[in-house]
Amino acid sequence: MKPPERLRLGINIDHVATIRNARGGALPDPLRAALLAEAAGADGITAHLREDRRHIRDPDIEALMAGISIPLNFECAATLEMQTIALRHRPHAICLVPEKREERTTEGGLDVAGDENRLADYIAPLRDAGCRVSLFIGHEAAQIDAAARIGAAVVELHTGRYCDLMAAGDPAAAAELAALRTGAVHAHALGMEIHMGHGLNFETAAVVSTFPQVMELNIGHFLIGESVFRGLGPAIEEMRRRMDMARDGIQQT
Ligand SMILES: CC(=O)[C@@H](O)[C@H](O)COP(=O)(O)O
Ligand SMILES: NCC(=O)COP(=O)(O)O
Repeated sequence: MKPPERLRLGINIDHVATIRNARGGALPDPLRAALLAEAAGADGITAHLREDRRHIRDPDIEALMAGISIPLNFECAATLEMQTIALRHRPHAICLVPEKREERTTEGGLDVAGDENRLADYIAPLRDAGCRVSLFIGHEAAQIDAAARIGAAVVELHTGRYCDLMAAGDPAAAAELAALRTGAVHAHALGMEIHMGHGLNFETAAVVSTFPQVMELNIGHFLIGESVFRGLGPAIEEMRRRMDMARDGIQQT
């Protein structure tokens, strides 16, 4: 395959809103975080409007659409309510994610294979509105095949299990990483763009940056936490540096 292009970094600002909502006021402002991310070299902003509005809320999406100059990746569940909101705003990208009210965070990937006909109908108007449709899925071939069949432009492979295994020092991380790699190769062969995200930190992001098929990483929780210690701009710049170093490594081999 041809040398990989520069890897894009999308910054997820959901957990700035989590901190804001803990006190019920207006601060910290997710738009301010998004503008800082933009200034620090982010290629895009990701925001997940959950059905229960536990972090990002509807006015945040309005403010981001009006305020940022880089693309917005709007994450949402595949519900009629979210489709209406997405079509009203027409963000650059819409990433469909599975959601369970009782989960603490996004637990698995979207079951595209088990909901193929409905999702095909669901994404058609989003695509027709000019939005790039992305599906947040696991690395299983059946899910990747189904995503390709319904015409998704992008799949974002869920890195959460890999990151959890790495954090626990579990040797099963190697097999999970290999499965992510196989998934990326498979999705690329089917003509889709590959993104990765969930739970990434400096170390795990550098590892998946070496996959030449991967074009974008979306990272939030770790960077918002890290910004407490070093500031959001420096945390993003350090992530960018580590991703570029890892990517340069493959170009030199
Ligand atoms: C889909 C995804 O990985 C992100 O949206 C991430 O989940 C942040 O939101 P939560 O922490 O609410 O899951
Ligand atoms: N789609 C993944 C994402 O946006 C960021 O997830 P996380 O880094 O907050 O776990």
